Amino acid sequence: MNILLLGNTGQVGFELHRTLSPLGVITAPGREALDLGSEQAVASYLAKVQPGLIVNAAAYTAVDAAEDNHQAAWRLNAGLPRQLAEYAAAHNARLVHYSSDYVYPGSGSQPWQEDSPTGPLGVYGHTKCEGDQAIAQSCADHLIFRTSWVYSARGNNFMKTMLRLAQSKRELNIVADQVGAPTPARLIAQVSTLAIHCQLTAGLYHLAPRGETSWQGFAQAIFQQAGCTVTAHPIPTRDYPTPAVRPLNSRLALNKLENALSIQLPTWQSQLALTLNEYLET
Ligand SMILES: NC(=O)C1=CN([C@@H]2O[C@H](COP(=O)(O)OP(=O)(O)OC[C@H]3O[C@@H](n4cnc5c(N)ncnc54)[C@H](OP(=O)(O)O)[C@@H]3O)[C@@H](O)[C@H]2O)C=CC1
Ligand SMILES: Cc1cn([C@H]2C[C@H](O)[C@@H](COP(=O)(O)OP(=O)(O)O[C@H]3O[C@@H](C)C(=O)[C@@H](O)[C@H]3O)O2)c(=O)[nH]c1=O
Repeated sequence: MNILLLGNTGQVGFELHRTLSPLGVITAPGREALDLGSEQAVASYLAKVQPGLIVNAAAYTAVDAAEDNHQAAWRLNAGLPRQLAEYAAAHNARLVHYSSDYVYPGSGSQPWQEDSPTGPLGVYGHTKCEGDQAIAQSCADHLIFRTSWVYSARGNNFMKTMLRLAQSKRELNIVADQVGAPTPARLIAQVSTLAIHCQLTAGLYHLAPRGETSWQGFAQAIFQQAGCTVTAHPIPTRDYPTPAVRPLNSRLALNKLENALSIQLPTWQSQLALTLNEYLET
């Protein structure tokens, strides 16, 4: 299989490069080889590579910066997925794409189902939502994995921010009223690869570990498992103002994916231990 992997320098893309390799020949252009911001460059690249499978792990993920950079966020998160879906539909290719809990409005306390109404609160969420809709409305054979709070031993993420802050601070204030599941990039790559291998039925699936926590709970677990003495004080979102509004409820129901693949997803705590060990060993 001729696989085109986009975003291979990112958290999820890096892990996908490893897990996808048994499935075929991977072409994974970096930013210097292919500027995904250019529709024309992407069209030429697709025509040259002629992939049978496109795995799109590229995105504009700077949530706060997106508020002031709508055009760049829109191109990566909405325009690019639409273009890839149009290519996939016209050339009988399969498209695998990633979405975010930030497409949901964050209200209530029940887990979101895949068919729950979306209602993004910021530019990042809006543009991700538009990308998902473009793919779903296309005739492309597609898989969209909607995940949350991604972190890994590499790249920019909350776990690494907390470990960095722990080196210079004894106390931190962390929001405790945003609830979700921290998801390692490696888990996303492993499950995506299984889904591709099993030819999972096309559609949208939530993909995250089992269980839930707040950012403050996540920070506490990071500090506890890493042996840091820093204290993470719980604060409400209103005491940590940010340019982009973030959803309070990011709980994702997982039964659709678990049933379709006949798997039980691991807990977020067990996944943190694995990811932290990997980070501390490198
Ligand atoms: N991070 C998170 O917490 C979450 C992420 N997701 C989704 O999961 C997917 C993967 O996210 P994640 O791995 O964290 O993303 P990262 O921010 O780690 O990686 C983004 C990737 O996109 C590439 N990219 C961005 N703009 C361009 C461009 N103009 N040209 C070429 N490449 C570009 C980056 O390249 P470069 O390295 O050169 O910048 C990088 O490889 C995304 O769809 C994201 O929306 C969903 C939920 C949570
Ligand atoms: C550093 C820090 C953050 N926070 C809060 C701010 C925010 O509400 C929360 C998480 O902050 P971050 O900016 O690291 O995370 P954020 O960029 O909002 O993460 C999101 O990224 C996008 C790409 C997604 O798709 C989402 O699933 C989610 O992972 O923690 C504190 O309360 N105290 C702190 O010291």
